[in-house]
Amino acid sequence: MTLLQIDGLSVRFRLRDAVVQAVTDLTLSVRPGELLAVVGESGCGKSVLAHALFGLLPRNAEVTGRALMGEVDVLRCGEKRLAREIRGRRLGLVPQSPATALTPVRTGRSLLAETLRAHRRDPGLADTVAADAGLDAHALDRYPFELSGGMAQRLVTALALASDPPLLIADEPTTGLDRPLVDHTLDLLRRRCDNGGAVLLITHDLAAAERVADTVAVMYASRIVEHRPAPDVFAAPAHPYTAALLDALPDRAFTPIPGHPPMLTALPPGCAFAARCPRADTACASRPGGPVACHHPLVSEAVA
Ligand SMILES: Nc1ncnc2c1ncn2[C@@H]1O[C@H](COP(=O)(O)OP(=O)(O)OP(=O)(O)O)[C@@H](O)[C@H]1O
Ligand code: NI
Repeated sequence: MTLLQIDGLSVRFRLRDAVVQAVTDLTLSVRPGELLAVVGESGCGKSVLAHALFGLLPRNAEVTGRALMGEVDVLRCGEKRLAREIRGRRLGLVPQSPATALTPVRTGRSLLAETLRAHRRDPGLADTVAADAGLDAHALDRYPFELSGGMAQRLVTALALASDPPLLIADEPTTGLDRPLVDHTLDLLRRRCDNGGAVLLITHDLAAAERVADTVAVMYASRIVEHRPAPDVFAAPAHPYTAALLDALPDRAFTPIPGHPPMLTALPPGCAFAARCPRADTACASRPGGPVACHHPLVSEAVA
């Protein structure tokens, strides 16, 4: 059984003189109990994926593919059905930018109580839900502009938890938090999965993914290049890009990846990482498929 089955999802933004290919042919599923981490450098398409699933893309976006939650294709079901059946009820979102997600004239308590009520939960649970997200009750009586970045982050996490959705997308939920609060948030997400929920965690923070994820999908230049169980990815990365990302960590080799990702307006036809890859050769001019999208993976059995 899957809670979410995404097949061949692509998102492009049509600009006046170019097309931004933000997500390309992405296939993923999330099972109950699973914590799936989507990792990759800034600009690779992680938030666009979240926004596509939540129906938050701007008008110039073109979406193809399917994303089924049960019988409902959340990419096609329309705003009314998203609002009535999906958002908050079956799918929650911790947005990446709390500042733009919070209504400036409402206190956290009022926002939380309203969300709890809308989902037929006791509005008196506001303090408890906030505490779960690591936010002190006294912060709930402040307006968003009176909150620090980290407090606002915890408030949007609490708001997403308030409706208690079976699947939660958390887009960089630990931004601006100190290490103990990072761990608190990660452990909270892990517990949701251990209790039968599911989480799609979008993060730059590979150590965060290693701490809590069951499975990892590595994105590069709009595509998933490696999708495997988390322990395998961290112990023996198969795609050279994944290996390079891990080598860039301070507690590993601390070696930056040379060069830059390609522009999403001018993606090459073959492997998009080839220009930065030490293993690239002429074969890489064509695009490889499979759970490890590489002609020369570091772990060959992963390709089977
Ligand atoms: N409305 C839009 N119009 C044009 N391009 C867009 C639009 N929204 C996003 N993009 C582009 O899509 C690409 C993917 O953006 P996205 O926000 O998904 O990156 P990300 O992986 O979440 O990065 P970060 O880790 O910095 O949050 C970027 O190149 C971005 O500039
Ligand atoms: Ni993002």
